[in-house]
Amino acid sequence: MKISAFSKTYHGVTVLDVPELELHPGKIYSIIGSNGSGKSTYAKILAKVLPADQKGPQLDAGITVGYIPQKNYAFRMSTKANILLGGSDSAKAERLMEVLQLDSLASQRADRLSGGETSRMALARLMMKHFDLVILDEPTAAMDVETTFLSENLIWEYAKKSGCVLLLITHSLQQAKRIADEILFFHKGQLFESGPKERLLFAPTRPETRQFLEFYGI
Ligand SMILES: Nc1ncnc2c1ncn2[C@@H]1O[C@H](COP(=O)(O)OP(=O)(O)OP(=O)(O)O)[C@@H](O)[C@H]1O
Repeated sequence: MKISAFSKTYHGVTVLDVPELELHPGKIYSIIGSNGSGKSTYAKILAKVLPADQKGPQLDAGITVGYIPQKNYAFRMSTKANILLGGSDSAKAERLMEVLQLDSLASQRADRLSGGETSRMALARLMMKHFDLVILDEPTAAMDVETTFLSENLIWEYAKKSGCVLLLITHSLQQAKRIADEILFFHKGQLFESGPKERLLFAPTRPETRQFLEFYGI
């Protein structure tokens, strides 16, 4: 899958300028980088909730895109009803709720869920359907350790079974190490370095990547 190059400028300051990417179905790409490096801007533009400087970005024709923003949302209805907004298969919704330990919360109002529960609900809602490109912006940031692991397993399984391209923005290098295939390092709005996770995490070529990894303690 090809994603064309694009940029984003605010008041004359370019906060993002990323080249064309060629991404492979069934692979998980972790986007890592410091605060303000452009990760969420990249995700929002791909998900079409923010316009780029130029027309586009261009994706292959017919590509479907699923997106969970950093600040996810719950509608004022039950948890199960929220999940069923993603697709009508009730048995599938129940299976996802069970896996994500949401079954006891099925009839609770979703706008009253905790932060981590809301994140799990948003993940289940997205996974009701197949998308060719899935973008998850820090999906486990609000979760505890146990539900983070459950969610990571599910994310991995979704990507591998559905054959989607999955972009996972994360501040956890350990998470990238556990489930990513490839890592994209963003720095000051640019894609500084990318590659298979072992190479990028343990043999980075650019000093900025090395510095970032040392700071985050890989
Ligand atoms: N509406 C806006 N106006 C001006 N600058 C903005 C606007 N939205 C974002 N920016 C700037 O764009 C840059 C990239 O922001 P972005 O949210 O993409 O970073 P990020 O890598 O996702 O950071 P974080 O790790 O904190 O989530 C930041 O410097 C931010 O201040």
